[in-house]
Amino acid sequence: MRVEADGLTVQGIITDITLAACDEVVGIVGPNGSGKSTTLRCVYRAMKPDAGAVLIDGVNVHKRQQLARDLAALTQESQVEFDFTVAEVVEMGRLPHERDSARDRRIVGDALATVDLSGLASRSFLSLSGGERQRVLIARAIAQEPRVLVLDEPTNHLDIRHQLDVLALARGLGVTVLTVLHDLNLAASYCDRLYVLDEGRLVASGTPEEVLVPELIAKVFHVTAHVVRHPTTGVPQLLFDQEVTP
Ligand SMILES: Nc1ncnc2c1ncn2[C@@H]1O[C@H](COP(=O)(O)OP(=O)(O)OP(=O)(O)O)[C@@H](O)[C@H]1O
Repeated sequence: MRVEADGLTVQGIITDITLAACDEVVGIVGPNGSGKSTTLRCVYRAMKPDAGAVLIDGVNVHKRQQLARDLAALTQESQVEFDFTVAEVVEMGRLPHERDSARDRRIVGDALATVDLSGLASRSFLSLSGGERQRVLIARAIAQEPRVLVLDEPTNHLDIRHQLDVLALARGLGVTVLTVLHDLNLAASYCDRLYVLDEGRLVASGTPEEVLVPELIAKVFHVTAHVVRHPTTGVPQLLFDQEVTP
């Protein structure tokens, strides 16, 4: 499923952001406050841009009836306020679909197994650790069986193994994934293409190899980076110097 943002502008926050993703993993990277979450909010319809539009398979998201079923979002605001069990939270992912108890139960069970939390199905969500909560919310998004998955810093709170698991899982779904990531090395390892935002504007896009070069890292993040190859996968990885570039 194709997602396109065409000239998104939110007054004073983002200006003329154009990007596209289709059945691939696309990362949005950039410094704090550069407009990444705002861009995603426009995509998952939490915010209406002042100019520009988001199209899903060519249809404006604000006119698309099926969006609740087709698009799942794990956002900075994804919270569960009430004391549901873990299984109940994941089951919420099934709400946009026609209900089928046996099938829904199987999908919820599978989603929990995928994030390595089968043992916690009947625990109270609010009693979980930050990383466990994050994995439950990822399971809820998977249980929705979306065609577009929007993730805002999905590795937040996760230990390194679960960071790798979650991104491999997102890739393995074979759907369109649009994800904000802070860790540039994870972005290089798991994204097919990257868009770089700085001060609300798109400043670069391309494959990780094209984008993650020392000149751009210095200009956008104000740090000195060295590019090395991962010894087994060959993907570019960055090593950083401690001193900050002016
Ligand atoms: N509703 C709003 N009203 C006013 N300013 C806002 C609003 N939402 C975001 N901003 C500001 O817009 C800028 C971009 O915010 P955004 O959350 O999109 O950045 P981000 O790149 O996701 O940042 P981070 O990496 O810190 O999560 C920030 O300076 C933020 O304070």
